[in-house]
This record gives sequence, C-alpha cells and structure tokens, in this order.
Amino acid sequence: MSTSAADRYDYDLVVVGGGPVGENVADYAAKRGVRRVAVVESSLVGGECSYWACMPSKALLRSGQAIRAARRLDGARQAVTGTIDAAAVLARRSAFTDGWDDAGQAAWLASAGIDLLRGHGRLAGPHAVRVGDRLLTAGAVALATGSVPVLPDVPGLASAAPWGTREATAAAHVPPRLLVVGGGVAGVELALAYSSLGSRVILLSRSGLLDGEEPFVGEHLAAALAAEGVDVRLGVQPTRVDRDQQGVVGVTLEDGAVLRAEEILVATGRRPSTDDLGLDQVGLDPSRGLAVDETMRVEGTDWLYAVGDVNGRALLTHQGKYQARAAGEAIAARLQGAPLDDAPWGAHAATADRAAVPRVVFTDPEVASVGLTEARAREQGLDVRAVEHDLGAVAGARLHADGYTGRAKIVVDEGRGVIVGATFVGQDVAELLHAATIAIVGEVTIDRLWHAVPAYPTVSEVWLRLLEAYGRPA
Ligand SMILES: Cc1cc2nc3c(=O)[nH]c(=O)nc-3n(C[C@H](O)[C@H](O)[C@H](O)COP(=O)(O)OP(=O)(O)OC[C@H]3O[C@@H](n4cnc5c(N)ncnc54)[C@H](O)[C@@H]3O)c2cc1C
Ligand SMILES: NC(=O)c1ccc[n+]([C@@H]2O[C@H](COP(=O)([O-])OP(=O)(O)OC[C@H]3O[C@@H](n4cnc5c(N)ncnc54)[C@H](O)[C@@H]3O)[C@@H](O)[C@H]2O)c1
Repeated sequence: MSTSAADRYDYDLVVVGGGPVGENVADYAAKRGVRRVAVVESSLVGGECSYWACMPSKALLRSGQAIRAARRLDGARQAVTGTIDAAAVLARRSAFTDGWDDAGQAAWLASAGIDLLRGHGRLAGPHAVRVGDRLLTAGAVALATGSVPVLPDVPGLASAAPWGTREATAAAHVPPRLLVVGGGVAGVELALAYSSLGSRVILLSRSGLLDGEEPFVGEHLAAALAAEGVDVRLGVQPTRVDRDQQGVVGVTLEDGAVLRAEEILVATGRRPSTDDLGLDQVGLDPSRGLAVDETMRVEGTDWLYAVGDVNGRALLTHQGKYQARAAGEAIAARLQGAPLDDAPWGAHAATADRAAVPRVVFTDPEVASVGLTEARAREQGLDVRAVEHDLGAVAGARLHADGYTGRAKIVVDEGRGVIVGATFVGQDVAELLHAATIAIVGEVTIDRLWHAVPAYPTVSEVWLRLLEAYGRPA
C-alpha cells in the first residue's frame, strides 16, 4: 500500500465477519503484502461452517454412512451386529467443532499477523467501520457476514421453538421423533442424519427433493430415504404449528391431518446476513442485496467488497473461499496499484461462480453435481445434448457395494463440444465430481475426453459409458 494511503487509515483492510470466507479474504490479502489487516467477528472465528453447518452436519452423517456401507457387502454385513451409538456420534461431532471454542482459529489469525477485533461490525460511512465504541477506518472493507435462516410465515411456528440448522447440528440429544420442514440440501442431510441416529423422521417438502438438480436426483433420494425409514411427504406444507404442554409439537397439514414429534426442524433456505450492517450509511439499500463485480467489489463503490454467502452468489463454503482468494488478491492489487486480471478466468475473477459450481449433498446416496443441469442450460439458450448411464451397471460400482444403485448424466454444449454440466447420484460419488469440474473449467473437448481413460474397475468407468452413450468423434 502506498505511504499516503497507509497514513490516511487505521487499517489497509478490515474484514467484517470471520467465517471461512472472511478468514480467507484477510489471509490472501495479507499473503500479497497487505500489512495492516483486521477481522471483526461477533461470534466464533470460523463461522457457521465450522460450528453449526458443514463440519457438525457431516460428522452427524458419517457414522451412519459407514454402517450402511458395511451392510451392503456380504461378509462385512455379518460383522455389523449392533446398533449405532448415538452418544458416541454426538461426541465425535462435538470434537469436530472443538466444543464450540474458537481458540485455535483465533490463534491462526494471530500467527498470520491479522488482528482480531471481537464485536459486531457495522459500516459507519465510506471506509469506516464501527465496532462497539471503536471507529476504524480502512483503505478497503470486505463484508463476509454470511447468511441467516429464513423462517416461513406459518401460524404458531415461531412460538413453537423450532430447531433451525444451528440447533440440529449442535443438539445434545436425539429426539424420539423429528419433523423436518424443507426438502432442500439441509433438510435431506439432517433428516438422514437423525434417522440414522434413531429418530423417527418425517420429512415435509412442498415440492420434490433437491428441486434445482436433475429430476432423477430427487427421485433416487426420496426412494433411498424411504428405504432408510424416513417418512417422506412431497407436495405438502404445514398450515399451523403448536407445541403442547408436554412439549410435543403438532403440525397441521393442508388436508387437516396432524403430525406429532418432539422437535421440528425448519430448513427452508437462507438469506444474506445484512441486517444492522450499516448499508444505509454508505448509500446502499439493504433490501436490494449486494450486487458485486467479478472481484466481489460492491457495484458503485471503489472500496467495499461483499464475499461469500452475503453476496448470495453460491451459498457454499468452497465457493465462498474461491471468491475470497480472488477478492483478497484483488484488494491487494488495487491497494498497491498493481495490475489486475479480472477478465474471465483471470486470477482476480470468480468466473467459476457462473460456469462450474460443484455441489455435494452428503446423503446416501450422495448427490454430486457441477455446472448446469440440462434444463438450466436450455434456459440459457445453449444447444445441448445430454446422456445418462445407470451407475449400477458399472463393474467398479458393483464391486463397491452389492446392489449398487445410482445414475450419472452429462450435459454437452453441442456448439463447443464441451461438457457444461454433470450429475452423479450413488454411494460415494462425491469423489467423482472433481474430474467433471476440471473438464468443465478446462473446457476439455469431448473428443479429447476419449483419451482420459478411467482405471478398471473403478466407479469412474462411468465416464467411458457416458462417452459411449454420447458417441465417438466422427
Ligand atoms: C446445515 C448446513 C450445512 C452446510 N454444509 C455445507 C457443506 O457441507 N459444504 C459447503 O460447502 N457448505 C455447506 N453449508 C454452507 C456453508 O455453511 C456456508 O456457505 C458458509 O458457512 C459461508 O461462509 P461465510 O464465511 O460466507 O459465512 P459464515 O460461515 O456464516 O460466517 C459469517 C461470520 O460473520 C460473522 N458476522 C456476521 N455479521 C457480523 C457483524 N456484523 N460483525 C461481525 N461479525 C459478523 C458471523 O458471526 C460468522 O462468524 C452448509 C450450511 C448449512 C446451514
Ligand atoms: N452439502 C452442502 O453443501 C450443504 C448442506 C446444507 C446446506 N447447504 C447450503 O445451505 C443453504 C441453505 O440450505 P437449505 O436446505 O435451508 O436451503 P435450500 O434453498 O437448499 O432449500 C430450501 C427448501 O425449503 C423449501 N421451502 C422454502 N420456503 C418454504 C416454505 N415457506 N414452506 C415450505 N418449504 C419451503 C424449498 O422448496 C426448498 O426445498 C443452501 O443454499 C446450501 O447451499 C449446503
């Protein structure tokens, strides 16, 4: 940073929000030579992902997956004779959150030379952030405040003390019965987690499951959840919720039926966390969302950035951290007057947000997808042809699990001869995804993909089957 700019402000960069994204904005800017960097955090450094989202939810799911995987293999099945130890799973989950203690993450910030300011950060004007009594000025400010859950307006719901994803991921006990509202990613993952831990789970979804994905995804998942014992109800919505004096929740459906459970989990989406952030102090309308350019700089400003969930582009940790790498280095380049590469696929541009967002749903079967679905590609006016293959017919998959079921699909842009979307559903397909991501980002042509030979007998051989379904180069 130039001396005059350094003299003018308390910090070169202030990041509001110390979740995975805020940490990475600060780190990548600091690694590029931005010297005076501070992170403002009102709760735990590490954010939602570390303590109430990714890590604990995956820890709650993993033991059940391992048991089911063993049960699908003759010979191994006979060794699984007991039931899941829910208390041990909850303890393992708690270990992954460090007991909701962020000392380790705070120490990491200190080791990176980044100041941690504990408190609620709020914009107080251009280049200015208020934290409690302190008014900080900075050459650049990055908002990385994440997202908050949306509670549907159902009579009685708010006063019935519903669980949100925070309560579900941090729970100290497994309720005998759990009602889950929402057939999106959080709803299906946590429905399976609690079913595996012994709850009798009813999952209510107003549409199909995982609606934005290829249609076969929701069908596979609904069948698998039902086989696992989850009572999946599609096309239904609660009209009223009450908790009685014994603490039992009653959910009334549109047809008058009443479902009962000890807890109700609401997982009906999230919105950017922009309340009480002082956006109005810098001429921004909080109700309009934060529009950003490819470097995550807020449109109409030259000093303010919005990175991760708060900009609403892709509510995923890995994608937010990808934005953070671009933004952190763009902030450094701008502060130092260094060249900026914000052209598509440039070092300072988050181009993959539009072309290749990888998504994994850690259910059983797993769902792994990247890029566009066939429907979305057509909506965008692309001339696409899609092919599918039965994963259960792949030798590697049959070896992986007895009676393996699953499906794979690629969406090919006929004009360019490249893949623009891929979807896999099946046990342990998450690790297949990165090959598809590389094919899309690298714009590897279908003709060249015929030379990418999957090893035999792996589940990846589905790539060869998909190419055969598509056809050899002319
Ligand atoms: C149940 C669940 C499971 C998930 N699982 C996955 C998964 O497996 N994989 C995946 O990629 N994504 C997953 N996600 C999404 C993931 O959690 C988010 O995309 C990710 O946490 C976003 O990171 P972030 O840093 O933008 O925001 P957050 O992690 O929300 O961090 C924001 C931080 O800002 C702080 N903050 C907010 N406002 C202020 C303020 N005014 N002043 C100071 N500090 C403030 C907050 O306290 C918080 O620490 C999951 C989400 C949920 C709900
Ligand atoms: N494995 C992962 O990567 C992972 C896991 C969990 C969550 N997440 C992230 O967290 C975010 C939030 O997850 P989520 O599942 O809450 O959101 P979501 O947007 O994935 O799903 C919300 C669901 O709630 C339903 N819904 C919305 N309003 C409703 C209403 N009024 N009544 C009934 N149903 C309603 C929607 O139809 C949808 O099925 C997601 O965007 C996702 O990116 C990621």
